[in-house]
Amino acid sequence: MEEQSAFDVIIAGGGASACVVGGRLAVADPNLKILIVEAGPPTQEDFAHIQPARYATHLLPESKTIKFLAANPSEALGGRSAIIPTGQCLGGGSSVNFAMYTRAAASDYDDWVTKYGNPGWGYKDLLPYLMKFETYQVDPNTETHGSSGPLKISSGGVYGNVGKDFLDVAAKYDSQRAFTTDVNGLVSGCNEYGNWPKWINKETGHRSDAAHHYIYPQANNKSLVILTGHLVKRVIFENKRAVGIEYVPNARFHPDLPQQTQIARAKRLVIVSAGSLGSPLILERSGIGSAKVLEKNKVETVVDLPGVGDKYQDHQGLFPPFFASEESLTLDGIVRGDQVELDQWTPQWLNEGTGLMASNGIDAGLKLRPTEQELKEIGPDFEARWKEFYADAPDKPVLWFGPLAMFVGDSSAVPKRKYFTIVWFLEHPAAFGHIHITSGEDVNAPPDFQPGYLTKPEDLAVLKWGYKRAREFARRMECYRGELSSMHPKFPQGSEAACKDDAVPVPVDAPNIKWTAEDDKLIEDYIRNYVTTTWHSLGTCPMKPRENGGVVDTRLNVYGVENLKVADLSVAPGNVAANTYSTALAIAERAAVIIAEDLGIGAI
Ligand SMILES: Cc1cc2nc3c(=O)[nH]c(=O)nc-3n(C[C@H](O)[C@H](O)[C@H](O)COP(=O)(O)OP(=O)(O)OC[C@H]3O[C@@H](n4cnc5c(N)ncnc54)[C@H](O)[C@@H]3O)c2cc1C
Repeated sequence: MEEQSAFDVIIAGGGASACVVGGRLAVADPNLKILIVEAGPPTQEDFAHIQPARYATHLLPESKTIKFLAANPSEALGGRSAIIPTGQCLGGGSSVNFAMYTRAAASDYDDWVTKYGNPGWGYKDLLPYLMKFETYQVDPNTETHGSSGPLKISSGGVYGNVGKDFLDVAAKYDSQRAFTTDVNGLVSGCNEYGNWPKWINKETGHRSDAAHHYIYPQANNKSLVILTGHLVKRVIFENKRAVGIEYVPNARFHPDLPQQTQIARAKRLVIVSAGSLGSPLILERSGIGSAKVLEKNKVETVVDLPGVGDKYQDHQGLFPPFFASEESLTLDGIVRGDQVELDQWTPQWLNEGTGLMASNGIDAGLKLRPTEQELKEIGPDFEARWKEFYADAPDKPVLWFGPLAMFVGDSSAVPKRKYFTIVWFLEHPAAFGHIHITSGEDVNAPPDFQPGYLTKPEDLAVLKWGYKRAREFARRMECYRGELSSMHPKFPQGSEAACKDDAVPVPVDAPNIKWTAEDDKLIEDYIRNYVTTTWHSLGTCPMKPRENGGVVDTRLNVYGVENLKVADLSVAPGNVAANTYSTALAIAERAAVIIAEDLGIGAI
């Protein structure tokens, strides 16, 4: 094994959280020798990362910036294996994500204290960190938003007609719900429609990712070493004290390098920050996890911590495609790489930072909480869950619901047209899954991974209701031109629900579709076939008391060893009603402060 000279701090993984932690520590103490080891490639000034509208290109089958994780086949999905893509590049999810700026319900963080036993991690404790990383350009004078952080949040470079059409329908078709100017007020905004903000700088039109705003600006700091294209195999211990890592070249990026294990030593701290799908696997290969899992994979137990990889959660949802009118402003051409569209939008983005290239096509939406009548429509399968979890938490939505101006998926497989979708995803699914190693040695061995989708009837009941609502919204929108029926339930001709490949909008006050029992069954089959991740994996190394399945304590120390912390979204002990980037950042900002205190570094 080849051994590198010692660092003070080693960070295993170079995603959203790792960039924040590494970047903040490097600024606070430029002499601190820090190594970040990231599995994927660098991203600096690459249009695929900095131009927001290109985000969907990362999800295409040939992508080199995403790792596609195949889950175990699941009966609840009709035998299908869900595929969960996760960012694999410097910046991680922050450099490939959909750039939707969404914040949790305040009560989600309060649950971290009251339900999961983590004093100091409630909403009021986290608010300063949620404000620290952001400059909220949408409205610089709002109480719960930040005004001087490195990551800029705006409405993007253009406001598209798909979002406008959606809100026009909402105002008339769903007039019982209000509109708000801040859909993400933390303590406000639930169940109210509004424009959706984006992780985009309105001055430059650039994506607000963690790599470009915490790491690349420090290119001159020679104490901050970034190693991309390498996989961390395990943490090394001496007498239960973390003293370094073993890592190997990632053959995906370095096919010619020998797969020789190398060692880097850390004098003061090892931080695992490989995300919810990476961190538990590194811990298990290091001998930290359920003794049963470790034994099965011939890994010597360092600490028996059954909580590692055990409470996987995500937000799962649907993205059914609708045809959009030719005048619609959609991202389809950019994602397909149509030269005419690229020539149309790139100069404007370069010169002014505006236009469609500075957009994610998600201009509107709401965090939806059903009314009494809608609860009846969702049906009895959801009753107990509503009473137990939602009824007394008025800031908790059940679904995110809104439009997206493009086809989501492999666009080469569908007719070359303009599309939009109505997206809905579960904010607090009842089901849990798991992720564990299948080899103690092979870093590339596919994990034993089960996301748990639809294993609870209450989750299916809400998603079914979401489909009906999506159809009712879509067919009233001015941009609507029919359904891409091959990717909808197979309703029989003659059913009111039958899809139309060529259609025009119905009046907003048209009667709702009368769904038959057969339609319901077909929607259920469809959801089992099509339900998908919304890329929000969390909770696989939860911060909780050890006796309750915890992996880290409230200072992010891994139980049972010294000098080892986990700092990423995997420590979230409970789900959040939001796309997860802001929660990952808040955890990372807090982690940086905790680590600086531990290391005796001054203000951070
Ligand atoms: C396609 C997609 C779309 C998304 N859209 C949104 C959105 O619109 N809004 C939003 O708020 N959130 C969104 N998210 C979620 C958000 O980006 C994540 O929640 C966030 O990035 C999580 O941060 P993290 O630091 O925990 O993990 P990540 O950012 O995933 O970083 C983990 C890093 O660790 C690396 N790694 C893993 N294993 C190893 C190993 N063994 N050795 C070395 N490196 C390793 C990975 O390559 C990765 O770079 C999206 C995510 C994806 C993938």
